[in-house]
Amino acid sequence: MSLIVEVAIPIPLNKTFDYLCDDEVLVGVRVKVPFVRKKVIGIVLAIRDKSNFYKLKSVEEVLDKTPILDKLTLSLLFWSANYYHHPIGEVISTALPKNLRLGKKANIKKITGLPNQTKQSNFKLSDEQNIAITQILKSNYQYHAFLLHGVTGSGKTEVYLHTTQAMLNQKKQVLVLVPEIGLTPQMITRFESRLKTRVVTIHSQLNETKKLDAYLMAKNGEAGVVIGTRSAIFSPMPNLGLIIIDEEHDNSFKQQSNFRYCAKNLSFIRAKQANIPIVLGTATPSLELLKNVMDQKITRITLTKRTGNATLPKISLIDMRSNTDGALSKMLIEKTKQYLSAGKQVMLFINRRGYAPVYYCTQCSWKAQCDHCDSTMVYHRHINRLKCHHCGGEKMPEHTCPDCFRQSLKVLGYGTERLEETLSSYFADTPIIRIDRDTTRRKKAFTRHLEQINAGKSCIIIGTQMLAKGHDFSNLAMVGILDIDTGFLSLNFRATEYLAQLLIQVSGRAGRHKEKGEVVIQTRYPDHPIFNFILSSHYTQFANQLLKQRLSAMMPPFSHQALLCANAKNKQNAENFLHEAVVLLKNIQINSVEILGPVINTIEKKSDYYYFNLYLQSNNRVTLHQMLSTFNQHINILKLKNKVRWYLDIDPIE
Ligand SMILES: Nc1ncnc2c1ncn2[C@@H]1O[C@H](COP(=O)(O)OP(=O)(O)OP(=O)(O)O)[C@@H](O)[C@H]1O
Ligand SMILES: [Zn+2]
Repeated sequence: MSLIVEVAIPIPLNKTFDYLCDDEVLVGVRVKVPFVRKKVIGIVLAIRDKSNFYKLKSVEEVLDKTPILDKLTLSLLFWSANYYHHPIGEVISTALPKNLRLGKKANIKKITGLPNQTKQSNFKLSDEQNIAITQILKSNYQYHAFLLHGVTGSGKTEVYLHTTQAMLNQKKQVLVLVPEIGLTPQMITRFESRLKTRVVTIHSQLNETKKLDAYLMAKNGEAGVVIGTRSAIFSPMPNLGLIIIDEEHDNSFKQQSNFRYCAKNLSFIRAKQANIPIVLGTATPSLELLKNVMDQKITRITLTKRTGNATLPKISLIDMRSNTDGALSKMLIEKTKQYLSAGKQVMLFINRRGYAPVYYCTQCSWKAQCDHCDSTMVYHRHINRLKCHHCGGEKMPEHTCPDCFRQSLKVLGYGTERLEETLSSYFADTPIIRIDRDTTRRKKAFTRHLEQINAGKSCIIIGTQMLAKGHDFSNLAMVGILDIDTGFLSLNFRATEYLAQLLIQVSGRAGRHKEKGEVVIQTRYPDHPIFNFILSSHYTQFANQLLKQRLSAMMPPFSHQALLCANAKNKQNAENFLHEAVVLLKNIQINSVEILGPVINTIEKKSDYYYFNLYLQSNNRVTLHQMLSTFNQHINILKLKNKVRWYLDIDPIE
């Protein structure tokens, strides 16, 4: 007799589908099934002998003998679908490597070798490091969350390595999440050189064969350590004993498209489900985590000093209000010269790629704008094109102003490319290593740049966001921070929190080893209160002040938010859809949820679509989610539903 299997299919519908199945089948295996006029690959979620539907179609092929997704991983995926109000089929599809989604065989092509030689560190652990390790291991292999709050260069990685070794001794696996691909090579090298175990990585730049291999080695327990970016949170690891999140404060743990999950939040759920400890490390804890420490949900462990004889760098400001010399003040150029002639490395941080952010007419008010987005176009010199950083659109720069027809077009402002040009005019004989998305597009380019820096020769490094955190360059003596003033103008209520984190992190790259480092920040807002804390490296005091402000305004982390975003080519449709949504939400009658909006997005138009936002906020997470579930069940009554694109973002950060 046929059984009935409930199958999750990767489609954007909150539904699963029943099929008949004649073959032997287990929960968690992949099946090929007919769906509409196609064959699709789905995952079996349940096996029953009855269905509420009749005229069921049959499973065409059972692809696996043993489950691809074990019980614990499935329960994490169910939890995620439920919490993020996202269809389970799409959630599962995010969690699987592409080759498994496509129905390829779940076989390992090439087992990575074990490291042949590991070496121990040549230094003694500090007392603070020892205390941290003991405290984490005292959790006795049960759920316990730790915030490892250590100043930049305090040796947090060493704490990760020792706790990981202790887990490996107990035959447990360890999952390490890092925010960016750029931080994986350094982390892998450190883990592989020290631990006698198979270390695999999972991130988006890996080719599909390697990704599948890593996934399967995690799944069958052959990999002792998995290091990866956010999607690695879903790696099946049967003997998982510890989760480590490095640079916890970083926003890249949140996915900003399709299934908008936050890997950091999910790691708490995963640790609870598996009943294991979780360690979140950073020099600049997020306000969310600090609040949890206050509520005694998380234990804070501190590393207050840099390792060895290193100390925190000296930080000073350069007032740019009277500066007329372009991006670099005389003082910064002078200091750069001094450090270079002493054989040191200097990093100049500027968070904008391209040559110049504005191309404009000096005679009238014309500016080069993207035809499809509400944004100015960035000039890229090496290709002589104007580029939109929102939609990727490109065009040739005009020669005469399209408005006043005069030949008076110029660039304004600085990006990494222009900074490189300016610097090479001052320092013709010094190597300049520019690291931004344009210079690291090719595979391995980033690794090569890092190797060049780590070789230690005197050079200038032009760094963007990609170099802001985590990197440990031993000969880097000075950091100059060029352009952070846009952070003061942002409308996002989290902007000052992010700015403080960025400043401390970037500063933290300087003077990590023998000699004291120096940091110089150029700004037109030298009187801003943030600098009282940054100059003295008092991040926690600043964060506490921000927490007080958030509490009095009842903003996150003291309340919970969800964002309903609608976008459409027809501006009115997008806005009106949200007005319909407000009526539906108000009918649900949950009083403790505040509805704010609809408001147009700060960037009104992207790729020809107009964006509107509706914010839901409540002190009570449960009622907020009840409201969203009910809303989702009735969404079909909204008349404009098929005229707009919309999504829900739970705990939005932008
Ligand atoms: N006990 C120790 N004695 C001497 N050096 C150490 C010790 N522990 C770690 N180190 C070294 O100190 C350097 C900084 O450590 P690490 O990169 O782990 O800092 P971190 O706390 O992660 O900093 P960040 O937050 O900036 O990433 C490394 O080169 C590491 O090898
Ligand atoms: Zn555009």
